[in-house]
Amino acid sequence: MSPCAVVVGPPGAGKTTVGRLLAERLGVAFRDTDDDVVRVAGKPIAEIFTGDGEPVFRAMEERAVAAALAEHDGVLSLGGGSVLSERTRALLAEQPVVFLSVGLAEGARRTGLSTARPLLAGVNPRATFKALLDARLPLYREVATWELATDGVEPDALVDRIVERVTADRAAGRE
Ligand SMILES: Nc1ncnc2c1ncn2[C@@H]1O[C@H](COP(=O)(O)OP(=O)(O)O)[C@@H](O)[C@H]1O
Ligand SMILES: O=C(O)C1=C[C@@H](OP(=O)(O)O)[C@@H](O)[C@H](O)C1
Ligand SMILES: [Mg+2]
Repeated sequence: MSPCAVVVGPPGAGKTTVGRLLAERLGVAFRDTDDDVVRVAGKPIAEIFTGDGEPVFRAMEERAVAAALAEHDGVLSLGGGSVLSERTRALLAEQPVVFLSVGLAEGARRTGLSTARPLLAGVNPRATFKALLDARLPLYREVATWELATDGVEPDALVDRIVERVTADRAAGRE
């Protein structure tokens, strides 16, 4: 058993939103590893970061991703920092991975609407977001099967594009 699509990308790219819609469109189950971590930890992500520290969160996230990749056969959206783990990137090499990208201005705007992301809660969220994009872009690209820019594109239209690409690649025998 393995997911029909795994969604990666920075915070605010729309992994949770688009992944859920994609699952609905395909008629399959949706799972998000952030929800899995929260369930296992019994507390919100912000509390894991402040109470236990980021390394503890990353270790829990790595386990949650490995379990979900092995157990879930619908659409799986990952937390934005999952690709920081080399073990996770190695597991993703075997998977159909959709990388949703977002530009600095749009990503900062989307994540600025929520206080749920502790990494971006500092004094200069825009600078933090830029550093995060610079550091992670090669990692998202390393694991991506398809890359889609999300700036100015509605979630429903992104789902259309993902379904088109997956279908075209299947027809061409690449997936
Ligand atoms: N394509 C899009 N266009 C505009 N807003 C979006 C888009 N995708 C997501 N959003 C909004 O951005 C915010 C973050 O989306 P979310 O799905 O939680 O992203 P992620 O899981 O990648 O961090 C939400 O408020 C969501 O409604
Ligand atoms: O990029 C990151 O390091 C994080 C992204 C968040 O998920 P989303 O990408 O779904 O916002 C969540 O896992 C945590 O706050 C850390
Ligand atoms: Mg999310």
